Amino acid sequence: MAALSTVNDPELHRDLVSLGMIERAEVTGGVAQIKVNLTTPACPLKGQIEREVREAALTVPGVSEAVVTFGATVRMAAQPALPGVKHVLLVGSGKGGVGKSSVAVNLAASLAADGARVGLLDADVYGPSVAHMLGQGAARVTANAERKMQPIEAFGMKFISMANLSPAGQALVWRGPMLHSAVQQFVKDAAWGELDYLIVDLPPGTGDVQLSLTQTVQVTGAVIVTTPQDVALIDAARAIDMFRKASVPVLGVVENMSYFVAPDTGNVYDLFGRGGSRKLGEGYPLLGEVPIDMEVRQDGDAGIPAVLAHPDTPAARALIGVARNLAGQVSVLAVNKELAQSLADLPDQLTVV
Ligand SMILES: Nc1ncnc2c1ncn2[C@@H]1O[C@H](COP(=O)(O)OP(=O)(O)OP(=O)(O)O)[C@@H](O)[C@H]1O
Repeated sequence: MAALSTVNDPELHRDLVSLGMIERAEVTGGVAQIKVNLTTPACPLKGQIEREVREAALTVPGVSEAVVTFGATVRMAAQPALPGVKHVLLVGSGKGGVGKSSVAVNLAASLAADGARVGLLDADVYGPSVAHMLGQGAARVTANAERKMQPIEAFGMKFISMANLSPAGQALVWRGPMLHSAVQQFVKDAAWGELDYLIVDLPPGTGDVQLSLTQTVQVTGAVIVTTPQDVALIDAARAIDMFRKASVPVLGVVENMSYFVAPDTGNVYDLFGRGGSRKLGEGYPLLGEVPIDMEVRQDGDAGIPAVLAHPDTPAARALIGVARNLAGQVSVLAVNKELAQSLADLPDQLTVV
């Protein structure tokens, strides 16, 4: 344990032992067996942690081999966002059509594929596309024995979309108060069960649904999806300002349609001016740059998330990176809150010392 306490979590900047991440460390016949309990199964730095733990174990006299295995328990601040739900994460954009739903669907699918318990709520009530992107446009939400909405299951996640409640092709014509109660029901009257992350695909812009959600649940944070051109960035900045006013931390920015690699020549074209999202300022980590890729669109239309259908394409790899970076940001936030809480709980005389 002393050797392992020299290894820091690269994102949390504290050692694995004091973070409570070493679940087991045993040495038998020169072989060290170490089980690391990560703060998220989608840990972006798992490889680095594995390497450093192995190197540290091999410094212990008598240890000639080290076997590192992993588990994961998603950390959360003192209170769960909802009963059973550790984190509610909002995916928003200022402008429409920037690929927010595609990012939300692939984020959720990637986190689920990494082993997290994931729910996806399509709160884009005016243009619900999540059900279609998951190949479940015809499925219907039913009520369970407790008369709660039973989410639909697909690709290892649970989801609810307005498209699975209203007849296909019909427009929703709702005023603010109706939207508010619908959003409340989706969040609170659905049988989400135990979830690590509930991802919410918001409508574009800064309207009633966004406001309702931030007032209804303790949101962990928001992700802003934008394309790199100025017209999208101006609206993204507005969305960031809205979250700031609602005291929702912005966990990062996803630059979608960042560039295009021509499949025939391999030439890279920055169609909308790659890197533009840096103009949104420091303090909003860039979670990833996702290229324009026909497979993202085709897979979306075919109802299979690109991260599952074509995980080796540049766009899918970028989306998987976005999901893991986001999970990392959530862990940092949760562990820092835990730390702040434990300091606040110290008796007065100890804090004075
Ligand atoms: N990286 C990408 N490469 C290629 N096509 C993409 C990419 N991202 C999104 N698309 C496509 O662009 C279209 C719009 O995407 P999507 O519906 O996800 O956007 P949105 O921002 O959620 O839109 P809305 O404002 O209507 O909610 C879809 O057809 C989708 O498949």
